[in-house]
Amino acid sequence: MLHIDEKRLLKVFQDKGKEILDINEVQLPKEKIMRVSLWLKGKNLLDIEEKKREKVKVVNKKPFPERKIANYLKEIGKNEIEIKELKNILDKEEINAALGAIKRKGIAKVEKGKIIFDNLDYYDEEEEILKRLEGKYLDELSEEEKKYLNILKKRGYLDIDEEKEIKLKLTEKGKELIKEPIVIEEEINQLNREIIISGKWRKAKIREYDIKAPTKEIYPAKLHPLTRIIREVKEILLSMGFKEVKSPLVETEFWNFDVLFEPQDHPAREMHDTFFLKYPCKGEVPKDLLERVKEVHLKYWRIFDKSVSERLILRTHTTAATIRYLASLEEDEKVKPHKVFCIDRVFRNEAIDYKHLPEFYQCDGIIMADNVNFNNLIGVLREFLKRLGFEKVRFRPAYFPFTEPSLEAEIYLENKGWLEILGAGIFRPELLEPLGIKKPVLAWGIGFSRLAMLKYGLTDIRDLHKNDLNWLRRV
Ligand SMILES: N[C@@H](Cc1ccccc1)C(=O)O
Repeated sequence: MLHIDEKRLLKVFQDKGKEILDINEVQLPKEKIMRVSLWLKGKNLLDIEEKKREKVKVVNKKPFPERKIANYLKEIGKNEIEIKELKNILDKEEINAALGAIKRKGIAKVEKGKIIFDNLDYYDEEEEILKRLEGKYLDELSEEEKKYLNILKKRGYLDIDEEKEIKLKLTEKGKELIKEPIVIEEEINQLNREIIISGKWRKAKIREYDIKAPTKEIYPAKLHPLTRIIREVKEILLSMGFKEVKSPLVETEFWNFDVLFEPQDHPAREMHDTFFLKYPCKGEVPKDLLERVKEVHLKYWRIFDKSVSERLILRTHTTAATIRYLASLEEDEKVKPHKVFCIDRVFRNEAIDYKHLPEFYQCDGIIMADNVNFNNLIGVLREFLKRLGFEKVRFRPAYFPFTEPSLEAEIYLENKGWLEILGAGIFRPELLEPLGIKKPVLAWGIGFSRLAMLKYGLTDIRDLHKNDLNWLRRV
């Protein structure tokens, strides 16, 4: 069944006896032609071919300044003029253009401050070509015309317009269809009271619905892909019984490193890995805990300086949030089990490239409970990754200053192989001791950007933040 507008369009082909039409040949509003063409394309009766073409447009219709000089001389009956007199007949900027063109084309001699013409009715190819170029398409120009095109563009006589050429082409099926005469009878789109009461509906042709008719795509508002992943991970962890915690973006080295048993001379603490605050550069550190942490550091690392602990930095990992949570527990809470996570931004002083940004998202989680062990950690991570959509997972031993034993989880991706996705382990007793925590604590941290890249098939992490509308509409 064809819609009346589809018939109208097909009839244009029939009446003109053509198989290909430029949309300018169809006497209907462009919007409508495009809509109807899409319908016909959906029915495999028509193909739409779009081509961008560049077209020459003459933007200055005045004669060239060199011609103005010649015309002027003809009028006053002379064949030469002093250059300094030119300002009487030309605009300032025209003078240089005229002199340049006269020399370039050899129209007249320029000598001793004078312009001398042999022939005031000189022939100028440039002028002839300018007349010819108007409205021509760039891809139809001859080599010579192209050469003049650039000159004339520079002289400000021409511009290039982009034009969209849309051709409608009947398919084989379409050609077959227009062999039969197309009869256009008025259809009723909508029944109304008058049509029903008068009984017109008995004879009228009522338009059928075509629920498969292609329509313009619409792009409803939606959340940014990164926000969606963050929410998805939150949902998963909440459903696994974890509670969300937060901690400051601006953090002391104490919470970011010391409490996590990272020695104060650890290379990760240096400027090239960590962002330091200039003002204020120092933060507050809890006295009692500092003393206990210091004791452990001196015992194992033989180095500890309070002024290092107090330095303010931008948090480099969200492990600072989970450790802060553990430290905040009151005595009566320490005997209970705890499962918390933190998803938030972290910062590292990295050069920006396809897989590094100085600011990115991490998610850390901990489980504190009696008798939990390395196997439980692997089990929980396996479940977490499975809920994220990664079925094939393997674990390898790893090293982190704050966990022992430690592991790295890798996921398997078709065509990519094994990819490292998270780090985990059991918090060291040296770290738990100053916090007064006696139960084992399983901990893990996962980078989000990596996850988002995998999920959305990106090869460059920067694409996640480019806000390219075409991409955002599709994902
Ligand atoms: N914080 C570590 C990840 C990690 C968290 C918790 C335990 C072990 C490792 C990182 O940023 O790489």
